Amino acid sequence: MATKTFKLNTGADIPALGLGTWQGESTLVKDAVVAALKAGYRLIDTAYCYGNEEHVGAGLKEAFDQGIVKREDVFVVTKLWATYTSRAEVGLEKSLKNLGLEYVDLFLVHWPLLMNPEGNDDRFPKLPNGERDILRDYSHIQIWKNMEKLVEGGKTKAIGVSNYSKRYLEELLPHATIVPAVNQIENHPQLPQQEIVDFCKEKGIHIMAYSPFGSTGSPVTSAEPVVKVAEKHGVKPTTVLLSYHLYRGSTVLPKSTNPDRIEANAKLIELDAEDQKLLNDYSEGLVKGGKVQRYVYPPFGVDFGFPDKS
Ligand SMILES: NC(=O)C1=CN([C@@H]2O[C@H](COP(=O)(O)OP(=O)(O)OC[C@H]3O[C@@H](n4cnc5c(N)ncnc54)[C@H](OP(=O)(O)O)[C@@H]3O)[C@@H](O)[C@H]2O)C=CC1
Ligand SMILES: O=C[C@H](O)[C@@H](O)[C@@H](O)[C@H](O)C(=O)O
Repeated sequence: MATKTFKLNTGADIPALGLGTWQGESTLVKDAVVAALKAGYRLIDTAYCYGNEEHVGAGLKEAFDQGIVKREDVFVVTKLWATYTSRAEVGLEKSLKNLGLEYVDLFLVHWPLLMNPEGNDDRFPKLPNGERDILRDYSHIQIWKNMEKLVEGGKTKAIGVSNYSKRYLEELLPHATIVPAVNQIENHPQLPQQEIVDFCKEKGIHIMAYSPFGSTGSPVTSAEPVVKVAEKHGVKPTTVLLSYHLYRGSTVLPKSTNPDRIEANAKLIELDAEDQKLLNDYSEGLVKGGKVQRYVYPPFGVDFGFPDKS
């Protein structure tokens, strides 16, 4: 299953499974990249903001040098950080330099906003009152226009977005010359985000599901219906949470720096109609009860248009 792929609107194939690297540090993340590629992963997800692109790049280099994979066989994703959204070309160059690569396969707008490029920090500029230093008049449509200019240069094979709500996409698409190839969003049975998933499917935008376990501490693994489906199949809840995205047609990004978990996370299973119903009913119940759980919502103080957060 680790080798399964989906088609992007660019015509390229994107793997169904990728290694997440947020909060993965130095040699741990380098070794994780090598372990993942050995275990059959063919997609690695990183970001300028994670501060680990150099280590991801070192892991890729080691895998290339050891003959585990060739560059063209790995789908590398990185993201334009918010202090660079008015300077997309600079952001991409910096990421490529960090990664030690000539190109990435996909470059995403990490969050749809601009933080002050001349603020008091490269990644997290703050105002004197401690709030993030955001230039609120800069339009997310302009950010996308800046991204579109990158494609001709060939240093990214595709461009996409992350953390875009349906409302943001509806605002963006009438102005887009290039339809985003991907929207990377938090997605798991406790945050189904069905309105975005359905909208993206209709528009040919592929979903990449982040924080499939609910991020740090993997809280979604203890959700009762997830445990029930896992017991039925004699697998771990993590396997169910990853396999959930196969039938939804999305790419999923589990993060681990533990070699055993990296290997275990590569084994997805097919969930049957009964499993799907149980998980979908659980999600619908949470939505109806206003009890969905969003685990990743940084303190930008911006309304991104998500129904559970506006
Ligand atoms: N675009 C965006 O804004 C965002 C993108 N992402 C991307 O998605 C990736 C995944 O999301 P993330 O938030 O990291 O969290 P995940 O939902 O992937 O959960 C990671 C946690 O689960 C643990 N874990 C991993 N595998 C197992 C296992 N088999 N059994 C038990 N525990 C396990 C990890 O610990 P350990 O490492 O010790 O195994 C870690 O604590 C990120 O790393 C990043 O690449 C994530 C958030 C936001
Ligand atoms: O990709 C992961 C997340 O989006 C992460 O990049 C943000 O949460 C960031 O740490 C922030 O505080 O804004």
